[in-house]
Amino acid sequence: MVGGMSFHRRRDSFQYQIFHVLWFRKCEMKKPLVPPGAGNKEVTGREALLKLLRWHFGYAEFRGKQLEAIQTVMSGRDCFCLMPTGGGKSLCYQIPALAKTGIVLVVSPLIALMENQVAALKEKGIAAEYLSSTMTAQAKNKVHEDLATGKPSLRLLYVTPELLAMPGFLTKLTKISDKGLLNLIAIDEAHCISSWGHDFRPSYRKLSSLRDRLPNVPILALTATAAPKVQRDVMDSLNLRNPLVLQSSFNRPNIYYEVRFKDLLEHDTYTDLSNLLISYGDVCAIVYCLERTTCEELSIHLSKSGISSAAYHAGLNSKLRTSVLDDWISSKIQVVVATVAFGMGIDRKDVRVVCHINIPKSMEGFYQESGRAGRDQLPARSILYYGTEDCKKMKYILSNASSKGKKGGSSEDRLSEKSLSDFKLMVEYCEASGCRRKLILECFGEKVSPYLCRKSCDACKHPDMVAKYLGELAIFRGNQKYGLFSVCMSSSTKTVNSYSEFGNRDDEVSDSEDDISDSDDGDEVEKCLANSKVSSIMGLNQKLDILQQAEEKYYRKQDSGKQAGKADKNVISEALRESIKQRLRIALQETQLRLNLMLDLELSANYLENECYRKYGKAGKSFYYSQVGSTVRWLSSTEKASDVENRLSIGTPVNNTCPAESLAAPTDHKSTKTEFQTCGDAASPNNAAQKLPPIPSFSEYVNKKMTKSHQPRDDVSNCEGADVKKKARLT
Ligand SMILES: Nc1ncnc2c1ncn2[C@@H]1O[C@H](COP(=O)(O)OP(=O)(O)OP(=O)(O)O)[C@@H](O)[C@H]1O
Ligand SMILES: [Mg+2]
Repeated sequence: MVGGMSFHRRRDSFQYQIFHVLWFRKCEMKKPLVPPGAGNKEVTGREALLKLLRWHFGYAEFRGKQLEAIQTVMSGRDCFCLMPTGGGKSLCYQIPALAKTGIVLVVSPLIALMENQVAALKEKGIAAEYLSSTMTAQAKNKVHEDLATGKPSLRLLYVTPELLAMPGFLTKLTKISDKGLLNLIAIDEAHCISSWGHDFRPSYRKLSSLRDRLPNVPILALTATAAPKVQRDVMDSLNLRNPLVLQSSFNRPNIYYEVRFKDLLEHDTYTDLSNLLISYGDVCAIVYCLERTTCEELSIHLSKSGISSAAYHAGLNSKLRTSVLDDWISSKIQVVVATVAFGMGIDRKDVRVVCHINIPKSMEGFYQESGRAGRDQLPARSILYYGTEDCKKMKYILSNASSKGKKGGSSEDRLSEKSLSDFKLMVEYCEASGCRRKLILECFGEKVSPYLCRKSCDACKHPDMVAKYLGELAIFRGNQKYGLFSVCMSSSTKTVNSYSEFGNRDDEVSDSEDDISDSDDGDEVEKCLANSKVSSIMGLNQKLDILQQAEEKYYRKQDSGKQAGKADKNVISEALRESIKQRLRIALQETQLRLNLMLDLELSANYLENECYRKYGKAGKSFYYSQVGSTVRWLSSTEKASDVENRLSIGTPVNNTCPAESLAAPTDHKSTKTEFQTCGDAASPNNAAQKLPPIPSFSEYVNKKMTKSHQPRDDVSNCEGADVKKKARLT
């Protein structure tokens, strides 16, 4: 699966970079706003604009449709600019700000994004400012005073959508506009206005009044979200007048796309990732996780493996988040392990790897996040770790967030349908054997030539290997007859009690109020609960209700005997155990062939899984995973058939503990064997006639304990009873 991509810069690119540096130094030394000969009057011709580009930004040429966009808005016409992530949309409004006396207003959804851009512009000596709730009153006043003059010295002013909607502020803008000094309104990340988009922000809706209030100012909408429905929504909502729609291909040719199947990895996912990152050397990377706890855990794991990393999520205070961001931007740390809170506006050019540890919920989200790789146009890589459990979990989250609504009416059905069909595309991306690049682009309505990819995704570069993995995945799931997607999607509701976070992915955005512009919290939470047109129809309380009920259900099932309100995210679910058994079965099968053994695969896998579970079940998922990983490694490397046979045969019983009881009290490896023998003498996998004793899930255990707490204790009969239950399940 590894695509042998080199991250070394090409020679010509290196020279190009030096050229940039020299240009930049030159600009830094002089710093006048206008290049020689340009004067301070309006410049619209190609040559003059090019001069500005070179003078201020040090770039040799305009990229893609930048020049067209710039000239369009400078002529007073609206423009809708659809460019890929990292395509250079910012320059489409930054150059006009330099080319004409007056001001360009930029609406941006995130404070981090504004800060970032304003700092970069100031560094270049360009008069740019932003207004946000995080600024001191003094700093805000300074900007307001400048605006109140009616002839601002600023060239670019970044604001939040909420501020723009305030009547006082609009009045100031109208004054400036009346003097012909408001040249352009740029709506960055314009897809946020669409409730069909993956980043819907209700506050963006307020921008629809701009056209009425400032009818003579051209509007430039910019986004990397290509879904046609979103595009139409953006144009309608902003009342764009005969806009020139500039759509570049969304292809990111420098990104190599790869999917790694968690269920089939030789090691556990964390180890696989750390090995991968180590193999790339000291590269800059972002790892996206669904849950905050995963961020923390994984970051610790990476650090222990010698990779400098830090977690970033909305649960951290803003100071910590800023320091992580700063450390990463300044290369003090190599990897940020983040939730989607680490999102829009992160503009580090040399991100070489973007990894998703869990499947994202939509192609739009995936495209945006993976698109943070290789913004310098040099080779980069997107790696998505795909696992059956993750898939079921996401399906659960998406269906559950709207399940209550379904009873309520058709709009909620649409919500469910939309998020599930969005997610289905993501599952297809992971499970299809065809070109991944093609699939991404087709999702965005692009027609793709069969020669486009040029082996820059794993499916095109290693088709046989991908086909083999998909075959193994089908075996792993014990289902070759039906489509993989249907397996994954149909069984999701059965695994409810193994899920610990509901819609946390969205929640990340809502919680990070410091990241979000001065939006009212209620609005943003609403956005977070459902990204759909219907989301704005449903009341916030209703949605909170739905999530709360889902959560309660989870707690009830998962942890009915423990204190309410706290889920143990470490609990190893039955579903997980089943999937691990499958994984061990595959490993055993290979060992069997390699060493010419005769094994009962089913029982042997059950035995080994039990070994792992007994040892580390109580310690939690990570330990359990690592124990499974080391067992798989041992199976694949052991050279003697007798070693395997020895490990799979059983010792002598020494006590009468029931397996269920072992969950309540820690056991060691020795006592594990004992328990097998005690409960029906079924431990030996080589004895095909014997069945393993059941290991109930934690909730089963707790429930059983509660109902039987008044009965006389009879370990052996309990075990037998459970064994019968298991047999019944097996038949
Ligand atoms: N003409 C150009 N030549 C070289 N580099 C450029 C050019 N235009 C922009 N860039 C650089 O490309 C990078 C990405 O630009 P920018 O941040 O504007 O992308 P974007 O389209 O806004 O992406 P996103 O959708 O992720 O916000 C920036 O570092 C920018 O300086
Ligand atoms: Mg941008």
